[in-house]
Amino acid sequence: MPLPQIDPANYAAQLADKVSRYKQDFAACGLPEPEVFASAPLHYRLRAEFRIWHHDGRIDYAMFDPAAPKTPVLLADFPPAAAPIARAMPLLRDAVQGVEALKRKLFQVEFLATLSGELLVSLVYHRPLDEAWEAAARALAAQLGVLIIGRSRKQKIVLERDWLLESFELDGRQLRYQQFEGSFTQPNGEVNRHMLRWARAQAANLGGDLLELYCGNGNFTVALAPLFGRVLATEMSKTSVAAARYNLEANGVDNVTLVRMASEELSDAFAGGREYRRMQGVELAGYRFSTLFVDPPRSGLDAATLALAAGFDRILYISCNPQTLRDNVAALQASHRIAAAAAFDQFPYTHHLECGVLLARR
Ligand SMILES: C[S@@+](CC[C@H](N)C(=O)[O-])C[C@H]1O[C@@H](n2cnc3c(N)ncnc32)[C@H](O)[C@@H]1O
Repeated sequence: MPLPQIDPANYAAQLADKVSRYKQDFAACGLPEPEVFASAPLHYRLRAEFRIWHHDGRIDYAMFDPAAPKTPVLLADFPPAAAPIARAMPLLRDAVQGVEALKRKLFQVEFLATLSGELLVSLVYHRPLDEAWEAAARALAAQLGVLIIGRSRKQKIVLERDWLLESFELDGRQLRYQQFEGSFTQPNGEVNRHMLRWARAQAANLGGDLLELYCGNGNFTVALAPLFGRVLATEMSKTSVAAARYNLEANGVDNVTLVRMASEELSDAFAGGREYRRMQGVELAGYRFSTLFVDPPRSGLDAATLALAAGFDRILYISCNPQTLRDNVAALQASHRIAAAAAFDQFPYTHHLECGVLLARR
């Protein structure tokens, strides 16, 4: 796919096209009219990563068009980037340009920002990092008011911390989330808030207990937990589980049991498969599950997880891949209908669309 053309004049029409394709793709599945949540047309991305191009004694940010992978597209700025990234980009480039210890063999720069205004910059090198680099990087971090991490082969230098603290208002609560560099976080902060609000609206009257798979850093868990009696949440990544524990506590959520498990393993445990040490103390029979919440990777739900899902009265499904969502919904068609649908434009100017559906037992 070529590099996206960022033109706010085309934004509304492009989103309308995506939504119309979504409706066509799901025509056979009885999709109700989806609620559509647009992105801000500019400055929406909380993550951005660029190659650094060294030429004529200077450096520039660069991206590559897959159609011409050897020709760098040099960027003076990057309009999709959220405000903290957009502000820092030229300042960082110019500061690095003037300091040999920072510039030499700098290969890539990765930005991670929050709606709360924090910014973490990872500088990736093709050489080992030394004390001179560290001293220069500390000065740069202080000058720009950002967090900096240096990375090179088998080396990661964290100057202060390798995580950010996100914070935003949601339905009258001020939520806080630890977000680790290198772990999954939703890329479009405002659209994420729409997803959380929509999920809460769907779950508002479901009651009972909630099972959540693929919970990441607890993004949805923290938002949804107050609507349910008890919550059992699972996630595979160790770092995300650590962040989720922090986030449950930071938000005063105390009705969640969190287990580090792959969805396949959890489905096996539910089906009465082998005993899992990580499930010790979790009495599955004691839960009164009304609802399953899933937000899987692009591959969607595996067969065992689909079989687990079929046993739930309500399935709230957030998906970053309409194709696998459609396959999964089709596989549940005999037992579940789509009761509500939404489209969230996490990725403006691309073909990607994030979708939400609430499935209810027929
Ligand atoms: C799309 S992210 C969603 C995370 C979270 N719900 C959020 O909003 O930030 C998918 C998550 O699934 C996790 N994951 C991927 N494969 C998994 C598996 N087989 N079992 C459990 N978790 C998995 C990833 O580590 C990631 O955190």
